[in-house]
Amino acid sequence: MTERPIILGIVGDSAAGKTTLTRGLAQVFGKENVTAICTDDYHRYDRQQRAEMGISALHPDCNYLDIIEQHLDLLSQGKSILKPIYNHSTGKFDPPEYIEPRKYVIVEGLLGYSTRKMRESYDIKVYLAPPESLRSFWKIKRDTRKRGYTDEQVLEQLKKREPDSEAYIRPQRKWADVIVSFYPPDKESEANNLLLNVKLILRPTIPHPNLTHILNAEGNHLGSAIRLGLDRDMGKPVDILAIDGHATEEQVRELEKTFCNEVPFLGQFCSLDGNKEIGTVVGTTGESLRSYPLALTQLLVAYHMLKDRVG
Ligand SMILES: Nc1ncnc2c1ncn2[C@@H]1O[C@H](COP(=O)(O)OP(=O)(O)OP(=O)(O)O)[C@@H](O)[C@H]1O
Ligand SMILES: O=C(CO)[C@H](O)[C@H](O)COP(=O)(O)O
Repeated sequence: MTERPIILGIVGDSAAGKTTLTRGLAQVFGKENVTAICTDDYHRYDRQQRAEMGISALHPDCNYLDIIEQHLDLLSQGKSILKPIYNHSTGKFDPPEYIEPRKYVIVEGLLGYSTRKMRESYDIKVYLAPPESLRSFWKIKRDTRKRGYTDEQVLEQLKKREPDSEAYIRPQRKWADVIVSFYPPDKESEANNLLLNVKLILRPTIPHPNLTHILNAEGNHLGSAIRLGLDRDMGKPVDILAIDGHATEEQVRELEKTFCNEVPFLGQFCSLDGNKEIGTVVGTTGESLRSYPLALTQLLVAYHMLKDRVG
């Protein structure tokens, strides 16, 4: 490709929702426009070796960080890479694959912001930070259904990895432009994706949409389900945009308008009207339902990717 791709980073602990957000964005932009890479493929050791060495996949020494840096650099110049593949079913490595960067490159994984060189390659950096209880719930559900583990094995893994999560994963939060925290309004609704609220922490490291009118609730329909506030995160000032799972369609449309006013063709990709799939999650009986907090999270990240492209 001739045009430099836009590179989005998504970092967070295991089962924090990186792949879910990546898939949602690929759906928004069209799979033909997106190259998605998971840095699990850059593990240095296979599952058996890790067990023998007593090292977790979260440890920097257990990953080829230098090769991730090189590949990010090549992709950001529009050049192809030969990417390793870690197979989560076998715990071993498959033959590498040839990857050409498309318009939008999404790089998601555990340690994507752990070196300066990596951080410099992204146009936008997102960090996913669900509460630990929700992450454990998601990890147990995902690893038992899709990766062949038992509940006990997943809980044991979570416990063993906690020191590495604390030392190497969570500190990366400080490098993000946007921190995304889905959370249940109460303990009982943890399992109900549709009821999840979201807190979007916006750092002043990139220009965010102008949301100041939300601060003044008069004259808009956003009510209390969508709120903007000022706070501190890791000691630094941030804006916080909070969206509740029970926000109404009218309130969501009002916020969408704010985003789309600044990036006019955003609407065709990811407004409630322009994209029927946005914010879609699968309900308990397999039906497709829409989560407004997820839809608006996808819209905000897409806003930054498209704004970068035109601006
Ligand atoms: N926004 C969300 N709303 C509802 N459920 C979610 C959301 N994000 C993640 N999940 C649930 O959590 C599970 C794990 O998410 P996902 O696979 O996206 O995590 P991950 O960060 O990519 O994990 P890993 O790094 O271990 O591969 C999903 O299978 C899904 O059930
Ligand atoms: O935290 C993880 C990221 O998805 C995985 O557990 C990591 O990739 C190690 O894989 P496995 O569970 O196959 O040993």
